[in-house]
Amino acid sequence: MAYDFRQPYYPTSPILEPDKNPNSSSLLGGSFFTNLAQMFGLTSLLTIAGSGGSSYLVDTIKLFLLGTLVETGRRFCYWFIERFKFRYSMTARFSEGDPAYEWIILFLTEKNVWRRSRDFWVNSKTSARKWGITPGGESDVPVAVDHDSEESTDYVPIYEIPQLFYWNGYWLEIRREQGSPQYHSRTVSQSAATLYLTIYSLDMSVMKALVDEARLRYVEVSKPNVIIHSSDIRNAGPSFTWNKVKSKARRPLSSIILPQGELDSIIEDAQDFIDSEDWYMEAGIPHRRGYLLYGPPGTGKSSTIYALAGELGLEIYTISLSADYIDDSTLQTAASSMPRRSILLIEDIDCAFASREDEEDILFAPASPYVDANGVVPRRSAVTLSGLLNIIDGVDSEEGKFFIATTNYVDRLDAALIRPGRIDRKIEYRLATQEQAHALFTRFFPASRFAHTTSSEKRIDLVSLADMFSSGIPEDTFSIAELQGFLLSCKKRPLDAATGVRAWVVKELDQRREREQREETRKLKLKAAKEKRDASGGLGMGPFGNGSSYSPFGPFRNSIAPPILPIDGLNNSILQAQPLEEPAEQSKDIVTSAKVETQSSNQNSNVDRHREEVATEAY
Ligand SMILES: Nc1ncnc2c1ncn2[C@@H]1O[C@H](COP(=O)(O)OP(=O)(O)OP(=O)(O)O)[C@@H](O)[C@H]1O
Repeated sequence: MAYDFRQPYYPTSPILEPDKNPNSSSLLGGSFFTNLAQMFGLTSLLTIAGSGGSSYLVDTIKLFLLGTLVETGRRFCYWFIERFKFRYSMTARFSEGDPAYEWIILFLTEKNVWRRSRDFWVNSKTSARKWGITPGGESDVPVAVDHDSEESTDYVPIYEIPQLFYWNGYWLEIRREQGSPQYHSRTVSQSAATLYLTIYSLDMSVMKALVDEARLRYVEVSKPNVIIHSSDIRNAGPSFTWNKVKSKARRPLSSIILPQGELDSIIEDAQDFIDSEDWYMEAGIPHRRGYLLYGPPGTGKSSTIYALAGELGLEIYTISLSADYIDDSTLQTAASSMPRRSILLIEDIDCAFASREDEEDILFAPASPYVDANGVVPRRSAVTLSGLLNIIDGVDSEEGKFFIATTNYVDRLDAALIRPGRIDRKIEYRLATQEQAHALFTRFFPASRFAHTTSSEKRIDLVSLADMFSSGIPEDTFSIAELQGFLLSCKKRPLDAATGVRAWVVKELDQRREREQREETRKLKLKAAKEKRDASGGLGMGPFGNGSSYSPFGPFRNSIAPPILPIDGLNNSILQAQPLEEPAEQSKDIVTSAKVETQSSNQNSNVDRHREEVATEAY
């Protein structure tokens, strides 16, 4: 049937069907709306609309009244609840990154607050601390799933959904707000999330009791672990927070192998510092202590710090100065947002400041993108020395903290950085002695596990094997980490470890010598390139002597001074653009002379001599 568009359309719905009689009992008619209209003083309007025969207008007014009524009711309820909350409740806020936030999350998790949650993040289990639930376990009972569980997956509820729960006779409501993104010049970060805990009571002691209970529980749960706080780029910027929390199994002190008495003395010193807060106050000396652990890689610096933290129940706050989002102000915010009785750990502190060698490496490596338009090597870190000194001095921070730094290159550190008062104790770590090698072997092959069985079913004397092992290790040549690597390759075969160690030493020394030779050659090449550049008068005008920044073709195309020699690692595009016959020849000469020089170098003579001794003994 064709529809006549000239006729008005009347829908058949009872709600929208025109109702000519405002007093009728249809849904939009009747005395209810009349009364409502009277209430809002709209009776005359309704009458005019009705008498004018415009039923649409009448219905519109009725809908308006209904909507107004519903919205007013909603607002009133909201207002009433807010007033009620305001008068009869109190709200505590916990900001992510603050230790109290961790306490409360653990507390809520253990109280099964999120047991009805049906929204989860599912992650594979890592050492990062997450408070999740175990699905299918005792009726979805939430547990701290960061350790002790054989599960390999974390089910972490979405905390954003508000929850109501009952605790010690009080109703509580929990709500969490995710941080908002913040845009900085180079990065986008996220401000810290906030947790709102509302208690329907006006008694402040209830809130205090809850927070205390949460803190004590957290301390108890954390005991077998060392808690390590760090930050990732999300939270860089002005609202820096320690948003990443990891827990590591506490390392027993006995597992750290240092020369006799060294570890005990560090622990005693730290314990004494903690115990003598009053003394520091009375003497007017800032209550903080700085340690610098320095020495070759793999000698136990970090292990000592984790063992110390575990022993004294301190949490570690670690920061990397070479992270590009860390500058003086973030460092200061970070340091001042650490709680008392904690450790601020800066590993590889030398990395913040480029060494002279590094600068040369960067400057003369032809394809280096690390040089700015003026030929200057940019700083490695946005942290300045004075910024770092301020942090160590604790200008803006609370006291009662440890500052611990590690480095492999103590010579690169500025004297101001390690002066007494900033660094109270410098602890040197050396390559392994035979005594340490002996202790390591004994730790690897404890008598309780290995004394009675061997593959050949003979009783083995572990002490003799440890003697044999340690006597095969040259003093001050290998780190404990290297020895550990070797022992791991025969972790169930003490006999093989003791008899095979000499051959391993020979092989390792050979490989080391080769590496050293390669490094020596590289340095000689760089040196030659530098001399060549200096001779060409390019000094101070950038790496290519023309004052331009690096570009694959630019320096060659426009150069006033001759370009530097092509050397290993030179960008292929440069070589193709400008094949340079003569310098390439010179470069070969440099390599040859470097080899000759390296072979006769005094540096390697000790290693050579030892290698020969060991080889003779071994075979
Ligand atoms: N003195 C030591 N006692 C026990 N284990 C050690 C010791 N030194 C090194 N190790 C072992 O070697 C590995 C690396 O050690 P660690 O990270 O503590 O060395 P590091 O000196 O901090 O090295 P880096 O300077 O490279 O950070 C660890 O697995 C640790 O168990």
